[in-house]
Amino acid sequence: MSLEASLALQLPVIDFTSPNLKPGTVEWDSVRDDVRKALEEYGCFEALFDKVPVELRKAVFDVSEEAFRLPLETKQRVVSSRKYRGYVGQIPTLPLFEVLGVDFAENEDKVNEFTHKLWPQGNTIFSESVMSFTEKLSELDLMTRRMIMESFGVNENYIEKHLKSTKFLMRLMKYQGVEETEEELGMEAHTDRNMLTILCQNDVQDGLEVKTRDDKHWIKVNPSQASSYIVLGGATLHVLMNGRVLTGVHRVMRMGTNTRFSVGLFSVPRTEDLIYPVEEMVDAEHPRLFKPFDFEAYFQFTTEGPGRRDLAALRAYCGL
Ligand SMILES: O=C(O)CCC(=O)C(=O)O
Ligand SMILES: [Fe+2]
Repeated sequence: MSLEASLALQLPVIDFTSPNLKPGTVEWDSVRDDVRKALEEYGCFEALFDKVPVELRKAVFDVSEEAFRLPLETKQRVVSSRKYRGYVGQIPTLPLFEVLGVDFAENEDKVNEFTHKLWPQGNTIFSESVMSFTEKLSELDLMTRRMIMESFGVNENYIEKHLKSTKFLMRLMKYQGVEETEEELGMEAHTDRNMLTILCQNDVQDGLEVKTRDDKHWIKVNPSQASSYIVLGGATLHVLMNGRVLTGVHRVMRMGTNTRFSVGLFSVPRTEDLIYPVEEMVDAEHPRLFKPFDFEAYFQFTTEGPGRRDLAALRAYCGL
């Protein structure tokens, strides 16, 4: 696919700002219908969500810039044996991209441990911003997952248990801008492996693109407001919902001299739980599509060869 295939298409925009957005209300049911439609048709949507104060969102981008300014040797103190956790940079195919992945971003001890590796003397603004951003933004993740499961009639006990069986990974990302006129790939096209991903970016608006379901076009994502977040379905949610919700294929383009910073909140299954389609999603009309799989093993599989970050590879890995 050529790089310049983007069209002036738009993602669905869903408003989560109603103060009455609680399960059982008319507002909830209406947003729930929109979420289902968007995840069925795009595997992705733009959420308007005002529970993250503007100053907090700004603070996260400020500490992210501060962290990336640290010397390379310092950033490398948080290198993880697992790809895309800890620090990753200097990737030969994407030399201008760097990421700092904070695993268990909801857990004070883990965030403090991560922070102390970067700043041995501590950095409370960093750790507190990461934690409170995770706490506030995870509400959007939890609401979305509850809505999608409810809309397919999944029972309440399962939903409660499911929502508690995840942890959060926060990825701080930087795409260095350089002098050039051509568009260039900042991150190759892929689907995420986790449950849901929530993305936001600094004031550099361009970059993120999501593929249409028919595989023909790239939608340029231009968040409409300062309180916009992009929500993407991941492979694990796709398996849980027995293929009934899509995973949004996405990529990042780097454009010109502007350095782009983005932040992603990823809900990830806890390793001890095997992933398989929820009972209510399987019936005569919708036969079981996937066998149980272990998330860590699947994650490892996707890192061991090219082209393993799409639905075809997922089906080859655990399809029936
Ligand atoms: O930088 C972004 O907006 C997207 C990052 C992304 O797709 C990922 O981390 O999986
Ligand atoms: Fe992604």
